[in-house]
Amino acid sequence: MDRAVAVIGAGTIGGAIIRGLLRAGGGYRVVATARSSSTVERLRGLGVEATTDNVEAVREADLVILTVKPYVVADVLREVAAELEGKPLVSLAAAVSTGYIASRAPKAKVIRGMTNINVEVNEGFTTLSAGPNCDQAARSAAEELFRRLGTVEWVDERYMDALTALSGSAPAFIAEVIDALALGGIAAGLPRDLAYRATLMAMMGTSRNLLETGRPPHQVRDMVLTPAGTTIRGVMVLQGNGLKRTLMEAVLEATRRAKEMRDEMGLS
Ligand SMILES: NC(=O)C1=CN([C@@H]2O[C@H](COP(=O)(O)OP(=O)(O)OC[C@H]3O[C@@H](n4cnc5c(N)ncnc54)[C@H](O)[C@@H]3O)[C@@H](O)[C@H]2O)C=CC1
Ligand SMILES: O=C(O)[C@@H]1CCC=N1
Repeated sequence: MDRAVAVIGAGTIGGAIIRGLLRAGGGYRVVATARSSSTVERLRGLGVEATTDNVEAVREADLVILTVKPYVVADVLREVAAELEGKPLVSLAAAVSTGYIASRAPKAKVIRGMTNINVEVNEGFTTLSAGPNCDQAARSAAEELFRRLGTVEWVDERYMDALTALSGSAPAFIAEVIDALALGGIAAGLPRDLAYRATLMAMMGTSRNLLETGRPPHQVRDMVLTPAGTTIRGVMVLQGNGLKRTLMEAVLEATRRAKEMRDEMGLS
């Protein structure tokens, strides 16, 4: 029988998870919730059950995924805590710790996760941290679901804020880099579509190359650099304008923001 999964607050990331599960085909009966009836209708359009009733959705579920904004987590947990008894609860909310969730839903088997938008094409990178009251069955249930959506790793929770930046936010950073490279191609006279295609294929091919060969990035860079050639001229501009420092600071700043959000929500 299909496992029933409730996606509570199915907006951008919850919707992407649902689309990824549907693409992966079978195995799950999805019940999604949203606050507005227009979003509920949109979710039904995907072919899943949808409702504004969080309590009912959790009651029917074997596994619950929480995808509301961080500042909504407390309200939702207050509403559904009693129905979570004995159930795996995976919270994907940035900055919210397993300790906090377990204090608000003490009967749930709490897991904190971070994933990214690429779950919608089954290429997500999901990291999971188990809370103190989480057993092996709950871990396996969560891992099995997210494996359908890409790669899964269990990590120490102290890495979660940095992974929120480097997994959750990274598609936005990378999309900006892709956009900039393609615009450079357009500036050099390429037709727009060709510029984006060339950039995307170079991005994907380089990732696959690094993953498959296990080479460090600087080694690939050196393989491409011809003395007095074209690439070194481009690299010179990147270095001169602080590309690496800029990207490093972006990751650090996004990581710092998670702590700031906890302070704002009074969760520190
Ligand atoms: N967008 C992304 O790429 C990622 C987001 N996240 C985390 O996922 C969470 C959601 O982010 P998004 O999907 O971007 O936000 P979103 O705003 O698109 O989705 C949240 C959904 O929750 C619904 N909602 C609000 N209050 C509710 C309630 N009381 N009961 C049920 N549903 C309710 C909203 O109607 C909305 O559809 C955040 O905590 C964020 O940190 C994590 C990884 C990636
Ligand atoms: O921007 C955010 O706060 C969320 C968390 C990771 C991706 N989106």
